[in-house]
Amino acid sequence: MSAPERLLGVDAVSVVLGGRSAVRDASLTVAPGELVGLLGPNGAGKTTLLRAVLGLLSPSAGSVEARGPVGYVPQRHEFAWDFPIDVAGAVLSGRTRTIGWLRRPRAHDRAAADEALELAGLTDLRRRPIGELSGGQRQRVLVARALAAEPRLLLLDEPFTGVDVPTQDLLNDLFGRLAADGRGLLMTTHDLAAAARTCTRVVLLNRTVVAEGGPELLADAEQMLRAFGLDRAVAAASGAEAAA
Ligand SMILES: Nc1ncnc2c1ncn2[C@@H]1O[C@H](COP(=O)(O)OP(=O)(O)OP(=O)(O)O)[C@@H](O)[C@H]1O
Repeated sequence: MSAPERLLGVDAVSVVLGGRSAVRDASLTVAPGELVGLLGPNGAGKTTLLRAVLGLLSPSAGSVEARGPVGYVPQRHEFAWDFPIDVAGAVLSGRTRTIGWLRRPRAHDRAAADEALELAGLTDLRRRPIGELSGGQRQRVLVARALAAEPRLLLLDEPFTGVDVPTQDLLNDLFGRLAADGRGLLMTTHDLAAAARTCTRVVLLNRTVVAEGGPELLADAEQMLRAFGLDRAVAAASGAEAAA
């Protein structure tokens, strides 16, 4: 029997930053149709692991195997929102790697960007300068920009942070449809309730992988304690028990 197809394999990866171990011996996989939540406390190494998958950081040990194209949705504050460009231009810039820096976009590039705008509910805002957008609209621009590259694997860093409920619902619905379409998604989040609603599987990270399983894992107080180092009351307040 052949091994099941997978879009991402992270195998025993360690990353050292500034002489300190940021990620240690972490392994995870993402298969087509999966939306995997990567959860852990501040400083657990979630962003570091995404950056290692993207090849922006070199692991000191272990290996990463990703099937492209790989899309990346950074945290909102990492994007230059004062850049003088409109929504359509920002989304089309997600195809820069495909188009090449000095070439003009072709019909297929524009069609892919238009479809991404539509998926993210941004068609009506396409001529709006990005500096004038709300937080939720900016988040949708980042998702559309990544989708413009037609990724098979989509990495999302904190897509639910600071967005309102309608935007959360839109993103939830969109991520579900992308997974149903056979793409793989790996998403970091602090929002345990959103992860329990959205993810097909969750990985709890605290420098290394502490636990992994179905979203019901988030209701397991002992596992959450191990992963987050929280007491039961704090875990409940942060939504772990609401996610049950
Ligand atoms: N450029 C860097 N140089 C040195 N240490 C770094 C660097 N970037 C991150 N770190 C450290 O690596 C560890 C992991 O950071 P990382 O940002 O990956 O955590 P995280 O789980 O994404 O946290 P958060 O939930 O706060 O976003 C932290 O201790 C952080 O201080």
